[in-house]
Amino acid sequence: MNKPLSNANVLIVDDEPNMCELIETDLRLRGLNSRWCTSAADALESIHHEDFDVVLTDVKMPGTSGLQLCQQLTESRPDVPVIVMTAFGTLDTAVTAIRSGAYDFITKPIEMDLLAITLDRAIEHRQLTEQVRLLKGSTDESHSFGEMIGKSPAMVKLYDQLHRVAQSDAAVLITGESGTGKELVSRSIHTHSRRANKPFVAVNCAALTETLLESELFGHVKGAFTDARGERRGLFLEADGGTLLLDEMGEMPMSMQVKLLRALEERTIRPVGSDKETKFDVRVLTATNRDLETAVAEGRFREDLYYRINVIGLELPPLRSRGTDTLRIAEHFLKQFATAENKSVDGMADGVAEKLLSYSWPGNIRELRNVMERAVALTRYDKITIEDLPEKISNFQSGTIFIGGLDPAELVSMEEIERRYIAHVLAATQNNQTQAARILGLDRKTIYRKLKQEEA
Ligand SMILES: Nc1ncnc2c1ncn2[C@@H]1O[C@H](COP(=O)(O)OP(=O)(O)OP(=O)(O)O)[C@@H](O)[C@H]1O
Repeated sequence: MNKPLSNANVLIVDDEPNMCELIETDLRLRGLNSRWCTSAADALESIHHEDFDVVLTDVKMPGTSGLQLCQQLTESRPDVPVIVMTAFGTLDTAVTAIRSGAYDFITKPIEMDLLAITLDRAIEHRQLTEQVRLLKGSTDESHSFGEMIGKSPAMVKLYDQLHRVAQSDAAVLITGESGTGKELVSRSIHTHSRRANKPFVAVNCAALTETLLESELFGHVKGAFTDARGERRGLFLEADGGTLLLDEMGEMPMSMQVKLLRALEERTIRPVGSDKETKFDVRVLTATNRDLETAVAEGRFREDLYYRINVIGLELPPLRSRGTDTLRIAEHFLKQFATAENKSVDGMADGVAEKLLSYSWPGNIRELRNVMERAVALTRYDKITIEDLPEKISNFQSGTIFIGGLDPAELVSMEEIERRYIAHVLAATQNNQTQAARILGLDRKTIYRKLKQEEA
């Protein structure tokens, strides 16, 4: 059996659901992910939200035909090859399809091995075109940024913001769950900015006591406190001309917040124990996984400082909302660890991609990195298998929430959907109510109340 490149994502478009299901099942057995829809309009909508490596479409469909879909895609997504399915003997339609920009055609009834070969070629063609584009140095800037991996709509939107942010010198507040890449983003902003050949300095505000943090940031003079045997310049001056990342900003004590605000407003620092002010030229980036707006509302974070550091706000999406980026990043770590461990592991066995895509990744990319490191170390084969994944992932219940079929008797109320979704999020977060509350946009009390109602 010919096996197309694994982990590729295929969109099947046919007005007959049975046909879609048949193809989907066959492709799954060959290690390909696919989704299907029954109209061109739905296909265009899906492509807008998710990255597909190839589209396989029927020609004859009510509404917009497969040929029209092909024309529209050639214009809006020339990078995605389209294969059309035509009825046997209608070669003229096939020719029209190719003229409309289709990559290839296949006749119905479909011979699955032939379809696999055709898909394989289309996917390879796409990859080669992409490589040529990269080699020519003509990468579309808005589709990448520094070392960050990902092509999902959420990431493309972020890259676009990052390109603009890097050009400016404004303060940036980067928010996002733990492990979503806040530090990586900060470094990338620095290396794409006019400050790139000056230092990038990062400090974890949560790791130091208040006194230490002050002297770490602003420096101290000799004898300023018991342990201050020598003089210290402090990170603001060490980063001079460059970029300073204040990480875990949400943990900064109130009294330190006052001192930082003053420094940022006056662009000067005063080392501990000194009465002399020194000017600095630093771009300040801050990062936090806390909700600073709530902290301001609750009086735990100064409002004036919040506005000072949040001139531009960047929110990093959690991994679970990045679709098949999870697989791209997993493949990247897989290669990296295989090289480091000197093991000839070069991909994932059947079923692994599905598991990675259905897990909720509360620890985001850092967790994915650890999972891939462990899997590469454990595997006894040349591909990672489901057994090499931690149990919480291999046993994870996929995220489908049943909302009933088309029989009105089966349909449920909004309240019931809400209840099912809360239960799902709690299961996905291993009952971590704080995290569940953040995902649901509800406070913990409300979740508790809703669960109580459910029990009543
Ligand atoms: N888009 C990405 N592509 C590839 N690797 C990534 C991406 N985003 C993050 N990483 C990697 O994931 C790991 C965690 O990222 P990072 O430390 O930047 O997260 P963070 O949001 O700062 O975490 P925390 O809130 O816990 O400090 C790092 O190894 C980083 O290089």
